[in-house]
Amino acid sequence: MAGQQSPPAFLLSALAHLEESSPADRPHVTLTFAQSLDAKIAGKNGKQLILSGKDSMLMTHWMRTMHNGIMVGVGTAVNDDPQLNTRHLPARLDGLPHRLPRPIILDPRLRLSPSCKLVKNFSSNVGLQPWIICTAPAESEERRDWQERHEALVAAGALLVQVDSTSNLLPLPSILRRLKTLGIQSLMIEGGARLIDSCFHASPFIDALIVTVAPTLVGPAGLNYGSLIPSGASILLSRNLGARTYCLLQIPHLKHHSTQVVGTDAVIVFKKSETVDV
Ligand SMILES: NC(=O)c1ccc[n+]([C@@H]2O[C@H](COP(=O)([O-])OP(=O)(O)OC[C@H]3O[C@@H](n4cnc5c(N)ncnc54)[C@H](O)[C@@H]3O)[C@@H](O)[C@H]2O)c1
Ligand SMILES: Nc1nc(=O)c(N)c(NC[C@H](O)[C@H](O)[C@H](O)COP(=O)(O)O)[nH]1
Repeated sequence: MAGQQSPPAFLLSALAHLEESSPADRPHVTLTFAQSLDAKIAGKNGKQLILSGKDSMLMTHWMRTMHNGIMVGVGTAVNDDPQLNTRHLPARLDGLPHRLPRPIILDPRLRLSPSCKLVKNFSSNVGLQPWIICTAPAESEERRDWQERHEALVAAGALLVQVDSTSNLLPLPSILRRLKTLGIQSLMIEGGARLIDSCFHASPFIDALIVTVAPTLVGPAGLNYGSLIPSGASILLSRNLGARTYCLLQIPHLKHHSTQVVGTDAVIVFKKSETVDV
């Protein structure tokens, strides 16, 4: 795949719908992440792990250039200090830069540092302006500190987009609507764990789910997603006369599209089923 000038064919096929108009009230949404065989996306205490092999990491950067927005939660933004750019792609033969996706961070309480790489890249002209989605705290004490952080981030160059929310988990449906009005036609959501959970719970918005599975094991201390699934096992146990029945979060509208070997990894694509109206 190295040196090639366009995204791999399987990715173009998996994301062919990006060429069509996005839904009226939201961008096209691709949820994507890399995991170990034991479904961990990071190490102990969220330590960043490079799980993807070099070919699938390159594939992820092709995916980035195919979208015009890329979203992460503030947990990832603070922990990994990511750049969310396309730096692994080979230079284009025509000398033009690859399209960069707009970095979008869900950061209700403004934990992001004004000196993070996303802000620095923008101020040194090598990245797009990061958009930070936030919400003002109700308490006046908290609000003063929040206002100071707000001003520092704006002064450093970020664009702050305020939404109404009383929760630390910002409402994805209205954020997607807002992003659409701001011109985002296609959004790649990269994680981390809490944001992946929220996406699965708002799963009708997921048009494509692309999971890279790397042949590694992280072990039980690693970070996994799935924490929002209700553990109703004990209730079901008593009702089922001892049969061990577990609650599953069904995601019926996602159907397997393709699985591709990319270098050392398997990349599994699920797509929204045409038959389910969402
Ligand atoms: N392997 C991968 O592909 C991959 C991808 C991204 C991140 N990661 C890893 O994930 C870890 C970070 O994950 P995390 O769970 O701590 O943080 P996260 O990136 O999921 O951010 C969660 C935070 O975002 C904010 N937020 C606002 N609205 C939200 C919403 N609707 N849903 C969810 N969060 C919302 C909240 O403050 C929340 O605490 C890091 O260790 C990072 O290395 C791995
Ligand atoms: N595809 C993929 N494979 C991995 O092994 C891994 N750890 C991530 N993790 C995604 C997470 O969002 C990281 O924070 C960014 O990948 C860092 O972003 P940059 O590389 O700095 O642009 N993504």
